[in-house]
Amino acid sequence: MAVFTEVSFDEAAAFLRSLNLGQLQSIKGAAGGIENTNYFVDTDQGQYVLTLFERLTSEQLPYYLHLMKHLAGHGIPVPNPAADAKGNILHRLKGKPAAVANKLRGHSELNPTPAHCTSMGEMLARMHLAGLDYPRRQPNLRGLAWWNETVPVVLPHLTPDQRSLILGELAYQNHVAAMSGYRSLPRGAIHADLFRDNVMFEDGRLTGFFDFYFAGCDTFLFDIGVCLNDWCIDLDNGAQDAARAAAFMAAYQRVRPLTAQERRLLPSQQRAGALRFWISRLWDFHLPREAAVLKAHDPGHFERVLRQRLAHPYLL
Ligand SMILES: Nc1ncnc2c1ncn2[C@@H]1O[C@H](COP(=O)(O)OP(=O)(O)O)[C@@H](O)[C@H]1O
Ligand SMILES: N[C@@H](CCOP(=O)(O)O)C(=O)O
Repeated sequence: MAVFTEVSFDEAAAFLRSLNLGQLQSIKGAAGGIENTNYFVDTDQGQYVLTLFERLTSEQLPYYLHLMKHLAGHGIPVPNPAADAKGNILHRLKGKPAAVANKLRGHSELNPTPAHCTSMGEMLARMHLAGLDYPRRQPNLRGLAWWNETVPVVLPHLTPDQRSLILGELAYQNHVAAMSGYRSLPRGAIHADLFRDNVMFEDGRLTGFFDFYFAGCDTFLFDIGVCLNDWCIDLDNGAQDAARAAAFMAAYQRVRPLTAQERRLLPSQQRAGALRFWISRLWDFHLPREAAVLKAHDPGHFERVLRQRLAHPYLL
């Protein structure tokens, strides 16, 4: 995460005391991530992550925070937001919406093997099923409507070849979204950003995942496409790794088998996942925000992933 909003030791200490989380011992800005301000805070009671939300509003945030609470309550290893004395899990700090959740153990696995992908596939399917009775609804705010709105904004920064690729893919995704087969796909709460850097492993075992702030109601297949595009590719060129993809899909389907329609539309949703992150990376890269610590992601990576998905569709 980046640090967009600076929080002092004393401000954090008072905030944590108000949540009954103990006496602050140390605070450190987190360098990963690009959306919110995150601090690792250790108290005499435990280790936590303090998040100040930079773009999301107090209207949008309850969906994410209650989803985390819901999943944690269903045995899915995700951070559980801390409540104040009145039971509220969305707070305010430095004029921004804020939350505190337990810090997960372990580290991100940046060179996943088929075994890591097996754990991921199983966990994603378990999360999809556990979310089925989550009562709140909020669309995927980085879905088709946002792509349609944002592509014209980034278009002036692209070469003619890139423009033609992005416009062609956007037209295709609008076409798919209008198909009756697409509209009948199984859907529910999805994570929508479950990349390698949002999952923790310890001694080869998946210990949890976080960063639910792109979650929303959408097709489970889109979530699968996003994961395949990150966990099961060669990061140098975007090519899919057959062994990792097979391990991921087999594990997912042991928990929730895909419908025939999902199998047919999987290539389209891998393309959708590549398009979504190409657009957001272009947007972040060409229209950056001020931040004390911020590492921009390379948009070219998802252009390569999209080209690979077009050239070599994955057929189950
Ligand atoms: N609950 C958590 N447990 C452990 N580490 C966390 C947790 N939440 C965030 N982090 C760490 O903070 C970094 C940034 O968090 P992230 O949610 O990815 O930020 P952003 O909202 O900007 O995407 C992560 O890369 C991870 O190292
Ligand atoms: N995963 C996305 C960007 C979102 O950043 P995150 O740190 O919140 O995962 C990407 O790689 O473009």
